[in-house]
Amino acid sequence: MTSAAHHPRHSARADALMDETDVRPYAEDADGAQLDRAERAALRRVPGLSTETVDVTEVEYRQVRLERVILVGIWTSGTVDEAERSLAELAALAETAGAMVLDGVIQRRDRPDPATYLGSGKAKQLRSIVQEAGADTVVCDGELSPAQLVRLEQVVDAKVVDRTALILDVFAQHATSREGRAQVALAQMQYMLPRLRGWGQSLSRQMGGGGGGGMATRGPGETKIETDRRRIHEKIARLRREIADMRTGRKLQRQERRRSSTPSVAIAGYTNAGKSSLLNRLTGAGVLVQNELFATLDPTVRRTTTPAGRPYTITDTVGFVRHLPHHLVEAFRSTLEEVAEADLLLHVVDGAHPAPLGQIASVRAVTHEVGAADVPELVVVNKADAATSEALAALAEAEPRHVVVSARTGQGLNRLQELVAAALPNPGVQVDVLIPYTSGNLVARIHTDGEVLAEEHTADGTVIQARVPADLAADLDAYATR
Ligand SMILES: Nc1nc2c(ncn2[C@@H]2O[C@H](COP(=O)(O)OP(=O)(O)OP(=O)(O)O)[C@@H](O)[C@H]2O)c(=O)[nH]1
Ligand SMILES: [Mg+2]
Repeated sequence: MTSAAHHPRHSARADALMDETDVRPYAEDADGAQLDRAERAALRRVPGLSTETVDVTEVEYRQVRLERVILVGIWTSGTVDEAERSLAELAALAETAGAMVLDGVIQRRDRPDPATYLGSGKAKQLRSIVQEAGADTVVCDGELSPAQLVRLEQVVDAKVVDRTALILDVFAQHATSREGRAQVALAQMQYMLPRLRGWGQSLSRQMGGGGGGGMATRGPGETKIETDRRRIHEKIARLRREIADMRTGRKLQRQERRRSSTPSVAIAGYTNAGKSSLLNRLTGAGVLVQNELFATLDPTVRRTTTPAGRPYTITDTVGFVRHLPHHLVEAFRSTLEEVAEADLLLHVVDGAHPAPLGQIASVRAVTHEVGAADVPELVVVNKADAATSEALAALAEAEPRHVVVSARTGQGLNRLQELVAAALPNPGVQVDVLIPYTSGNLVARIHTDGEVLAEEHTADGTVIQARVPADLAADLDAYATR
């Protein structure tokens, strides 16, 4: 398969559409990652490997199951660059989900059309583009109301999905742990609930349901919708219970870490910023690194030490994206609590991205929503090897408290480790003790839970000056030399 197959095919129709001043073609050259993207899509398309979404319910869930897609965006405000970047991100999401992106169009409008998202004339043109390109799905760069989805499907005569459904689909494909799967399923159910009627209608339309005109749009009977709705409610309740149970386990682990006073560092950041790469660099954790969105969904906790040998835990978390669907944030709350309860937040930023400041803002919107606003934050500007010096300077100006690194080349990692060590909370009480060799376990505890300032082995035992947590200080009281 040649990479050309993945490039937008600008048909005569598409060109006609683009000729109008209010419609811009989606600039496929907005970033340089086309080859990667093509490869990814090609890999994804090996037959038999496509990951279906989890069996969500007996109800006919509209699986995204993307194949050949056309992207559609509405450019309401900001620059055309921003609008095109937004569509480029949508393309990356679609390809991560396994789709082949054939074309993309942007319409300039004050706001989406309440009936068909695109204006009605443009929606009709889109129908031709879809037909000529042989596409089977249209992906809209926003969250559409149930009614908009149905109306646009009717006009375009192809499956229409929105950005939210696409993100949910990527999450569903990437979730591996029991908790992650339950979280995604919960978000999918909640997304589906208000859309039951609409989907029922358009499904019945596509299946040629009903007889003539009016009948075709009536959809399944009330009873069926009511039954479906009740089933989904039951499923949502069950998933909530399951997630709450798993959350308890996670909480206990955190309490255990807290009791032993091991400081915790959480890595957060926009998807694909290099969070997992950084964790691997810092700990050798071997977490999956992929030039894909949302490669990581399950938090990975690793123990490591500061250069001086002080232990701390470091957690890799799910990446964020602009307009992360609210249900997902809600469903992943227990995972994101790792961030809220950390002693330090490493906010990883892709320094080579064309608009890193917007990504920083998106990430903060989520970290604040999950209660992490008060966690001390260190901005880690990653991919320094690929970033321009102008971009790095702009970031430095916007984010004075930052460190520049490259997980790829190792640049700046020593400095990062020093900054992390300095930012970890102080273990508290300073002690001066002489511990007999018969109580070696206490010396070991000082090393794991505290920070050793000076240590000397004498004939009578180990003389240690250290900072330790209060409970350990109490246990050491009997050995105090001062
Ligand atoms: N040039 C360059 N690329 C990097 C660097 N760090 C990571 N990458 C690349 O960026 C891509 C994403 O890396 P990941 O570590 O998977 O990113 P992530 O933030 O964990 O992504 P998600 O888990 O999907 O949210 C991969 O293709 C990495 O090889 C770096 O310092 N320089
Ligand atoms: Mg990752």
